[in-house]
Amino acid sequence: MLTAAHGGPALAVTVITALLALRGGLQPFHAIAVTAAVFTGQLTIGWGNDLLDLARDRAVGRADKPLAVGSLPAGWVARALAVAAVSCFVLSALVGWRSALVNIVLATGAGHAYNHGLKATRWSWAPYACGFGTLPSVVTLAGPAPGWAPWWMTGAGAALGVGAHLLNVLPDLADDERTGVRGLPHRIGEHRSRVLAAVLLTAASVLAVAGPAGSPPAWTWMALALVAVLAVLTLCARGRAPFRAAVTIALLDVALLTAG
Ligand SMILES: CC(C)=CCC/C(C)=C/CC/C(C)=C/COP(=O)(O)OP(=O)(O)O
Repeated sequence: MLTAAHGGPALAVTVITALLALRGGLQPFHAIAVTAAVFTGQLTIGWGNDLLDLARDRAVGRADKPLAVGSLPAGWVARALAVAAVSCFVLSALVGWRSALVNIVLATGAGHAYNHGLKATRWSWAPYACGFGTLPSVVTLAGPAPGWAPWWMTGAGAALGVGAHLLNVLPDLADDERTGVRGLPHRIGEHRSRVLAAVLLTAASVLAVAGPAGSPPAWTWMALALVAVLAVLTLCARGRAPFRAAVTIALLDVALLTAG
């Protein structure tokens, strides 16, 4: 079930949310509720994606998809998706309508817009920019003094999200072309996608270091150096490794974003 829910990325987004909530001064109840709300939203996106892509994934013989290989019944996934969706609504409501609206419409909603068609257009990057860009605000709007996250945090999140999208699609470029899925990475090609991803990921890190007021502490420069190494990995590695490097950069960025 976790594989069909795109468990790796879903857990990475959940950990990011939890860290943002911990450092954002949220009360434990609100921190747990907003993290669980984002997690359940992610589950609906992941399961919805594999249900919608079932015929396409079968056609290209995706061995990494339990639904496509038949080891997981579609009915189970549909029922789990419904439970996750209801849970997401209830948990989101617990932290207030502002955070709930941004999580359900802009963050989780962006994922479903991607699944329902944007992934096959030149706008495939937009749901990632929207989902990851608004994630910090889902947390800050659930905080003791509800408000939008600062612009540099939003910008860093959006840049990270688009970078992760470009990298995530790279290993599936050939399969997607065969089934008619042509998002931004398919249109600009593998090399330019890789370069653009590295640039965006590095830009996100720079924003996270330079954005907060005051001079950045010394450890953030070391983190930036590590980000540079990981960005190079996104240019040179193959398969899923670039996506994992991007997730690692995302976690490093959360440390940078929340340490100030
Ligand atoms: C809150 C937040 C951070 C929201 C994220 C928004 C967003 C656009 C999520 C999409 C996640 C997803 C299922 C990607 C893989 O699909 P795919 O069909 O491209 O790849 P696959 O063929 O490997 O399943």
